[in-house]
Amino acid sequence: MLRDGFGREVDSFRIVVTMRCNYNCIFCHREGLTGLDRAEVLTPDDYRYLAYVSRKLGIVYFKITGGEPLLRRDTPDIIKGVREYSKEVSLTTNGYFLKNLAGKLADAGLDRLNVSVHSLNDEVYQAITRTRGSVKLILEGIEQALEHGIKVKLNFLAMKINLGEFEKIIEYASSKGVDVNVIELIPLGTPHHVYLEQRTSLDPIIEKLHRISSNITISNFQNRPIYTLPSGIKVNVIKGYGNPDLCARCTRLRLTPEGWIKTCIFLEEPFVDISKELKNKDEYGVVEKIKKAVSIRKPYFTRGRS
Ligand SMILES: Nc1nc2c(ncn2[C@@H]2O[C@H](COP(=O)(O)OP(=O)(O)OP(=O)(O)O)[C@@H](O)[C@H]2O)c(=O)[nH]1
Ligand code: SF4
Ligand code: SF4
Repeated sequence: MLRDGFGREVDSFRIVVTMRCNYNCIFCHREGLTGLDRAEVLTPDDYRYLAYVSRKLGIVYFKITGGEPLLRRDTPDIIKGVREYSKEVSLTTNGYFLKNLAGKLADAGLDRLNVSVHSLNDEVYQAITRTRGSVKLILEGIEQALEHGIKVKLNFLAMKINLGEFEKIIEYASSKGVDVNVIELIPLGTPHHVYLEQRTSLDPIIEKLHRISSNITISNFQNRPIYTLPSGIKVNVIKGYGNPDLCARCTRLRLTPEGWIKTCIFLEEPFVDISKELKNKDEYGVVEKIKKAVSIRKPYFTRGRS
């Protein structure tokens, strides 16, 4: 198992396969963005090779994301190749294309999905996503995914505009038996005025969760508090900004669509370019680049800097 200079194990890759998206959410942080080149350089075969080499280093969990990863037609092929060598492949999506693609994703071996459902009210949903989309389509996609045996988790980013909907989200999730991530708005990528207007403390939600949950645990990944509700669903609380606890157990590397390893969501640099080694199937080179990225990782927030 690889460990960085701060004793943090590295066992997962978060892969941004595209920067493209059909939505334009008010808070989007376009996390694969390098400011250099946004081409989708890596192919399913490159990702498969990455998983093949990564497994030898103990990196066995993969998250596929974007942009909107289902805009790439070859995303099921990416999943299939990566799944051959990993313990788990999950995908984070806005859910727009899920209804038609759930079967293909299941056939490719996808273990679980995070689907953004920031509101169950179309007006609010449209204001957040800046689309004319209806959340009904997303819920139908979730049904399809569940029918195909894919585990689903809802991503609910709490803001002033949707805070009042938390209970409805929990009710919906409980009725479907799906877990929920409650996510705090972070300033990354969010325009300053939106951050000021929409940022809200998660405290009222956390207080409520404390009151109603039957069990509270802390996840190994990023020390996230997990509340088990009487309905059996789990609610994860993700405070992604100024939170040293999260960074203390951050076990993932990130990969941009052009094949640059990123060491932290908040750092635009340093990057480690692994694209050539992947394309050349240069195992020694891939191992060295991954080790280099691990060696320069640092927790972004620490006790003195939170
Ligand atoms: N600070 C920080 N925030 C993160 C990180 N990864 C994810 N987040 C936040 O968590 C939210 C949910 O991320 P997802 O990719 O859907 O899920 P995940 O983090 O892989 O966790 P799972 O629910 O276990 O799949 C994101 O929108 C970010 O706000 C990270 O490495 N650092
Ligand atoms: S769906 Fe995700 S990637 Fe697309 S605009 Fe919204 S936050 Fe950004
Ligand atoms: S802020 Fe950086 S170091 Fe901290 S949890 Fe997120 S990615 Fe990891």
